[in-house]
Amino acid sequence: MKLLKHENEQNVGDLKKGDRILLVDGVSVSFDGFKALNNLSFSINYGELRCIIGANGAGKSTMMDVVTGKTRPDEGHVVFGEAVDLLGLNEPTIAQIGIGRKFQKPTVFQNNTVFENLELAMKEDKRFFKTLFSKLSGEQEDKIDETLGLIGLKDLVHRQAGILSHGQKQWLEIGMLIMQEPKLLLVDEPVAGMTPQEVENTAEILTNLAKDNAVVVVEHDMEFIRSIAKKVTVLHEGSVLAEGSMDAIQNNEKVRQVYLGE
Ligand SMILES: Nc1ncnc2c1ncn2[C@@H]1O[C@H](COP(=O)(O)OP(=O)(O)OP(=O)(O)O)[C@@H](O)[C@H]1O
Repeated sequence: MKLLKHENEQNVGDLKKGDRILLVDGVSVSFDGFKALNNLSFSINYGELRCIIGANGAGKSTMMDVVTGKTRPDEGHVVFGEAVDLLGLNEPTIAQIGIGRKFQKPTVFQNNTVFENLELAMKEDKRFFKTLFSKLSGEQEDKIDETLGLIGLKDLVHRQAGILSHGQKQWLEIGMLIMQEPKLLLVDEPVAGMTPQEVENTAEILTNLAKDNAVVVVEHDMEFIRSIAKKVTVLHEGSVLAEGSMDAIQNNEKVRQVYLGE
């Protein structure tokens, strides 16, 4: 492994499609002696949309907690880009340097409009004078407009977020994440509770998003996974059980044994 950068040099740098953006290497996490993650290793490339599946308790949430700095592992390495050691950083810094996480339940500001929600989520320049005389720059307005297009909410830009459907709220929250300009997005069960049409739209949004980012989706809905997945990672008891195309996964003997009891 390359030498890791010092804390004051945290920058994932310019990534090209196919460059590795995340390495999880030999990570273990124990809770009272129980191994929630057990020597977990996998990597994600820039420009990739990866689906992670696994039964309840397989370690999916714990894996996301480790990558985002919420949980510290007992062992292992987690590297962002070529050389940023994520285990040396706290949660806000990890978010700041480009890892966004969307939890299952949407948490938009109900009394603000779609536009205002995106504006509030914008990666801001916190310098005093900028805040004091704050007015959106053309570039910031373009960013909001581009995001509205990506999440399909252009027609609802001035509506209050509180009246949006469940699916539209989820897309708005994805948009709020995009405003933070992440390079890697971790998305937890995005289609739970959505209508079939909303599921289809979500597949399109995440597929488009992965073109200029890397997106990791944790999901139980197999139809949805099949519709978006190029590569699937199956977790079982805190380790990778199998990895490959959806067809390869469904025909994998170990996966069939664990899931179907064959
Ligand atoms: N803070 C904790 N304290 C004790 N045990 C925990 C803690 N967090 C997770 N676990 C245990 O670790 C294991 C992995 O949990 P985790 O939530 O990562 O699984 P998951 O794959 O996300 O499951 P689900 O699909 O149900 O969300 C489970 O057995 C869980 O009970």
